[in-house]
Amino acid sequence: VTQSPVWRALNPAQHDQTLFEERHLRYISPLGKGNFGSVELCRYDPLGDNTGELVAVKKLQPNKQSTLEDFQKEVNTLSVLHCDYIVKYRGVCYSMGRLSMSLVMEYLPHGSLIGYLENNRHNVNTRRMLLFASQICKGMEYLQTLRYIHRDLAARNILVASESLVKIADFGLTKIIPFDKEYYRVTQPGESPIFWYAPESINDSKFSHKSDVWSFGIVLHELFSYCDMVSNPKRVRIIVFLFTNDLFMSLLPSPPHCPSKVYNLMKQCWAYDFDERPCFSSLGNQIETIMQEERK
Ligand SMILES: N#CCCn1cc(-c2nc(Nc3ccc(C4CCNCC4)cc3)nc3c2CCN3)cn1
Repeated sequence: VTQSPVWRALNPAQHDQTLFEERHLRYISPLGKGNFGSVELCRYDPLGDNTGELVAVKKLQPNKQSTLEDFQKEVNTLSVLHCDYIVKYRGVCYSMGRLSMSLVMEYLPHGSLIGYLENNRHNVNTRRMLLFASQICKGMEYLQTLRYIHRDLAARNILVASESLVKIADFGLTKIIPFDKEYYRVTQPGESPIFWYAPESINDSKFSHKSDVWSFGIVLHELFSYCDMVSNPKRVRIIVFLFTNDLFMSLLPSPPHCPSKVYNLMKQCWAYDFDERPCFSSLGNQIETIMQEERK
């Protein structure tokens, strides 16, 4: 009887594990802000005895930039991604009362890479950073096989699942590259800070896998500088000023104690001509090689 149509109609949530009933979603605390919405920690507790699981719930905040359609695209994107290095989709929660919907995702206990690096400087060494970098690379390689471009790759959008696992999150700006082109031209440039944008993205609103590679280079720099650069915005603003005024800035200096082979990777990612930038699989291989050497 539990599989009968009547039963399923009466108990949609239990059977369809991707449909979360709002009345069982217990708010706990705020987790952060992403593109198009804020993220909250909730417990999905249908039994009402606090045995339910913790989930991260992204509530859509329709504003001038984002519409329900954008949000639906983000939900559709995340729901088809199955990769160890990409945050897991769990489902959606419709609240009819407010005619809105929320995206339910796995909760990653350690938060974003930025906070994690600031709070765990002492036990994040070069090998750990290289491990995180190779995981982000693998996640981006997976995205590329599905012709997705992330468009907002930054340490703030990398989440820490454990001390040896990070995952890519926030697919609010993700686009699919059309089959007949190698890039995606954005009509209305988003709000994302341009510091992570490649030159062609700033100048022509052109995004591609190679513009994600440029952003990956910035993430490498954030990783190896424990996100220090981000936390002193004055320096970031000066760098952005230099760059946007076409005084092609001397690339970001190497972070202190950063292995020269890693800094060379960053510089490859920051080739002005996107055709000269390495692809994620090449970056992944180079990182693996450096990791081997670090083990000796
Ligand atoms: N990406 C992106 C940008 C939007 N965004 C996504 C999340 C998110 N956070 C977590 N977990 C999480 C977050 C913060 C903390 C602490 C850190 C110390 N201070 C107090 C809070 C702890 C654990 N798990 C998630 C998500 C999405 C899917 N699963 C947060 N912001």
